[in-house]
Amino acid sequence: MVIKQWALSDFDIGRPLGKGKFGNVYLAREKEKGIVVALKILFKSQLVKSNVEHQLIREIEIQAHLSHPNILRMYNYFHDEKKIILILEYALGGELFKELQRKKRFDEPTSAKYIFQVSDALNYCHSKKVIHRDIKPENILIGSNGEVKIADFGWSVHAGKSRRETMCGTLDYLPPEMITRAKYDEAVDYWSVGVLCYEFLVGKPPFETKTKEDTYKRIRNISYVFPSFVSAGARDLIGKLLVRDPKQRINLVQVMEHHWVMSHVRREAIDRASQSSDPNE
Ligand SMILES: CS(=O)(=O)NCc1cccc(-c2cn3c(Cl)cnc3c(Nc3ccc(N4CCOCC4)cc3)n2)c1
Repeated sequence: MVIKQWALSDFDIGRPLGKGKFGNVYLAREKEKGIVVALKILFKSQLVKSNVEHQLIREIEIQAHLSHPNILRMYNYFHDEKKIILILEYALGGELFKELQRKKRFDEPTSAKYIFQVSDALNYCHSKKVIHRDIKPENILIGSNGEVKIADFGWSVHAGKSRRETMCGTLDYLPPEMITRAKYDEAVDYWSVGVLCYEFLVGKPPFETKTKEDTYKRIRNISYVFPSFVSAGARDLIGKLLVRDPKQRINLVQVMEHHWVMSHVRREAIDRASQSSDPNE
């Protein structure tokens, strides 16, 4: 069978949806079938200048193989001499962080629904040995039924690849401080779900301060406080994720089954999630 070679001429290009550092995202319609998509057009010159082409290749490899209702689909990609174009699912609702800015903060049912969906999507990624590593409102879009769509896998990696292993060359010459640095594992995404839940409920992340140094200090000391309006259930969930020892953090299935999340998430969403996880589990 002939693999279709895509070109920009296959699309009617619409308004720009957003401007990014490496290029822009446009609303577009595929001419033959009239399917509405988002085209992320990246300039090779920009990618090379910022030395991120390997990251883009990893993003393409990873996102092209993921298929989940809460992960933005990448249908295909193509390139010409100057540009790389990603053919992406169009997220009708726009950016989640704009929604958060507009509403200041989300109520508990909305926050719990979003946390359930993000956890379900990340759990699916982890079942494929993919760690996202960059979960934040800026990387989440909203779909046509108000569901969240994790986008932008630019920073994700395949599990088991700690920085050490992704370093080229042998381990023998690494000094002790390089050996002790923690391996990346799925638990980095558990922590991010805790930060995301706090930011949904409060309107700003738990360790936010004026300077980078202070933020690092507060993360290291896990020093954060809850405003009085955050319920006991939400505090319990966040407290079980913002834990220093990665092994002590609850995992994503435990997040989805947490009483605070379950109390707000409707039955059919739970049934769908249990179907979407790996049947061999
Ligand atoms: C670095 S970057 O270029 O990748 N990110 C910058 C950026 C900035 C802003 C948006 C979007 C964006 C991306 N999308 C993708 Cl990918 C699929 N659908 C959308 C998508 N969809 C979308 C849908 C609706 C709206 N509206 C809704 C009505 O109010 C105005 C905004 C905006 C974006 N938006 C992207």
